[in-house]
Amino acid sequence: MEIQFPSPLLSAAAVFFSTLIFLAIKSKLKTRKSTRNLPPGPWKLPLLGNMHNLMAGLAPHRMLANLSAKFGPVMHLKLGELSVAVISSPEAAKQVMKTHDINFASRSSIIVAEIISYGCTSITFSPYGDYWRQLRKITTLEVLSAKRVQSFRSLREQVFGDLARRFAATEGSPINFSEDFNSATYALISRASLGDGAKEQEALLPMLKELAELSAGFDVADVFPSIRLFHVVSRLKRRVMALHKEVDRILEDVIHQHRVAKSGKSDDQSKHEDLLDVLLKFQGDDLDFSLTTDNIKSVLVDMLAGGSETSSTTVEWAMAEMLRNPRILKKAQEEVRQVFDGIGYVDETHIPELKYLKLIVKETLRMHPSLPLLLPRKCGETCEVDGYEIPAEAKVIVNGWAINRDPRYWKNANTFEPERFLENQVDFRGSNFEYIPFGAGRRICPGMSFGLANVELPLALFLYHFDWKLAGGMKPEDMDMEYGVGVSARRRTDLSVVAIIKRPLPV
Ligand code: HEM
Repeated sequence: MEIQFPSPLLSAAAVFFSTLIFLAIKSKLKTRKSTRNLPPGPWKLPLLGNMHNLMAGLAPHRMLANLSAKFGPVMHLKLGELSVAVISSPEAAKQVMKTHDINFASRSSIIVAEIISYGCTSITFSPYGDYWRQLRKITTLEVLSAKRVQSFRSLREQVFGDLARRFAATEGSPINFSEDFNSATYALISRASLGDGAKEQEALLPMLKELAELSAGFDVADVFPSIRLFHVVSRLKRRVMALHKEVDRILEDVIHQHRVAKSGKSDDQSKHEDLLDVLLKFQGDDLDFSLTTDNIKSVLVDMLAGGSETSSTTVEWAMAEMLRNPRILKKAQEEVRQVFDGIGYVDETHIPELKYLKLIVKETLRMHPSLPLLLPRKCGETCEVDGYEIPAEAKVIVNGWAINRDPRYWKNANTFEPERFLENQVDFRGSNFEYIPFGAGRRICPGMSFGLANVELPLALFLYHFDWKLAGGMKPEDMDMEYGVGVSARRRTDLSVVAIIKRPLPV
């Protein structure tokens, strides 16, 4: 969550320029005694506010958790001109995402998000209202429904099966598990969303990755929205616009190919219906709610960006935690092998029998939620949380990572213990506010079932066919279990492992 200044010279100019403005308005403000009951927070520098507090080089959720430990579960920060409320307890999260859900149901946007979501028209970034409700309805009932998730079963088995075969082919040699698994998950989401035909799909991956990295920070124009100069000179904005242009060109091309295919032969029953096919059905003058082509592209970006990294980070952390805890790895392998030894391969229909694996996934999502700060909300009207005033328009960050480790709710909160969920029946569907890996309330993740399917199947496959070791003779206790500095929970160091075949893979 670093602030991106256009250049060192401009950053100096920015401070100087801003100081002048500050001095000009200071005397005016001095006379107006504040009666606001803002949440506590660290001391704020003139103009920059708390920007210096977020430059410690740690993952943002860690920096915010450290600050909240000092200032409380409802904390106020100022980033330039932006007011930010940080929520770090289940009780306060419940007030934001249940009691006052509608008031916090819009997203707080940043420049990058505005550009890549076609002016905030995606499911993720569109403001709460009629348009979002209609889009969300289509998503829940059609695009990401249980039936649709199920329809991608053979695609999932093919993509992750191919990856397992690649691991088998390099048996005994080090594998960059993080990179390989991330690419496979992206391939799955991309084929599910855009179909198999699009030649340029692969080119999207590095661009989406770069966009995700760029959206990890605030541009200086985001924190000083009133200073137009920053919007004009922003290097970040220029780079995002260039990437977006290229992503847009590829998506236009894929949409064109789909339209041509549809008009040429609609009776090809063998063709797998992808998410773009589904979305195109919601275009037409005779419909009550019709999607424009830009709306469709924005939803496709939602799927590609929101569906890949989230699931792949979860699998990466689950593997890392199991490798660090050989007892858990062994127990999980015994269960998977007991269930599948009868048929000799992993078949998705038997995944519900993997009770222990499901506990591992739950515990991974508790300790390493892929979006540790969920997706920031915006406060509609001034509102009270925990007795403090949250100003209208404030950005509201719910620190799900800190909440999922709240020691008042979780014994040995920082230890990976899947068995804790045998006694503790809390689930992640949004009604237990001490456990919110998918968020809660109206904006809860609509891709939960799809995400879980994309996590459980590959884990079962990997545990069934292989034994695993850390590469380079590394000992479990020496593993780096720290996060990178982005907004997702990616590992700081890629997971490097060695696979040893224990059950042959079907050809
Ligand atoms: C393990 C997998 C996943 C995790 C942990 C996860 C987590 C989240 C979280 C925390 C949010 C924000 C919720 C809130 O603000 O309360 C979210 C929103 C969202 N997720 Fe997921 N997600 C996952 C998989 C997916 C998949 C597979 C897709 C689609 C292919 C997806 C699409 C979305 C969308 C579109 C939103 C925005 C919803 C809205 O604003 O109305 N997610 N997700």
